[in-house]
Amino acid sequence: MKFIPTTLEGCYIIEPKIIKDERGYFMESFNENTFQKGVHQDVHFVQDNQSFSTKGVLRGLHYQTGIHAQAKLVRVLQGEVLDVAVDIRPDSLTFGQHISVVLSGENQRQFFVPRGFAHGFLVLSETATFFYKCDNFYNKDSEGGIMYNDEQLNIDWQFPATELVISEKDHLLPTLENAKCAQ
Ligand SMILES: Cc1cn([C@H]2C[C@H](O)[C@@H](COP(=O)(O)OP(=O)(O)O[C@H]3O[C@@H](C)C(=O)[C@@H](O)[C@H]3O)O2)c(=O)[nH]c1=O
Repeated sequence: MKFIPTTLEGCYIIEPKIIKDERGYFMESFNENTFQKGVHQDVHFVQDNQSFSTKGVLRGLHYQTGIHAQAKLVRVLQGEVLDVAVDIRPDSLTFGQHISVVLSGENQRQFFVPRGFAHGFLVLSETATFFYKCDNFYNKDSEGGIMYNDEQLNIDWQFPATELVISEKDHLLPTLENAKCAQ
């Protein structure tokens, strides 16, 4: 398993070791020992989530606040997405900066998004099944978010804005400036 550091401290792109033979392939999709050594953090996952979406669906940008903050290890089981993490750690030198990475069932890449980041993704393929591990439980009352097209973030979603499918809840998200994390 290869852990590739990114420009945002604590965020890693992970490439699992795929062992192929005449039957197909085998890989360790998660191994706590390897993972903790790879990201240099003591992370314990407690919840797995899975969602299915069609082309143009954009979920995000989401985070949970305070003691309910979540680190996420995300990947795509089928299809292709553009996955985005935004640094919202108030004291971070890279506050407001983001990373985009294409994750697909084909490239088998994973993305580790630590606590203190907002996270979202956009489906580039006809459909996509998205899977992620979280190191803290879902807590509805601590949900926070930032509008995907916030000018300050300036994220290139690489998709026509008119074809995006976004939940009612996500349409009401604040700008980074007005988000809870920036206060
Ligand atoms: C996230 C979540 C949602 N739910 C419920 C609430 C709601 O009824 C339904 C759908 O919730 P949402 O619209 O928030 O789902 P979704 O927009 O897919 O939310 C997710 O987006 C991505 C980008 C993330 O990073 C995740 O952490 C999560 O926030 O599922 C849970 O029961 N447990 C959970 O952990």
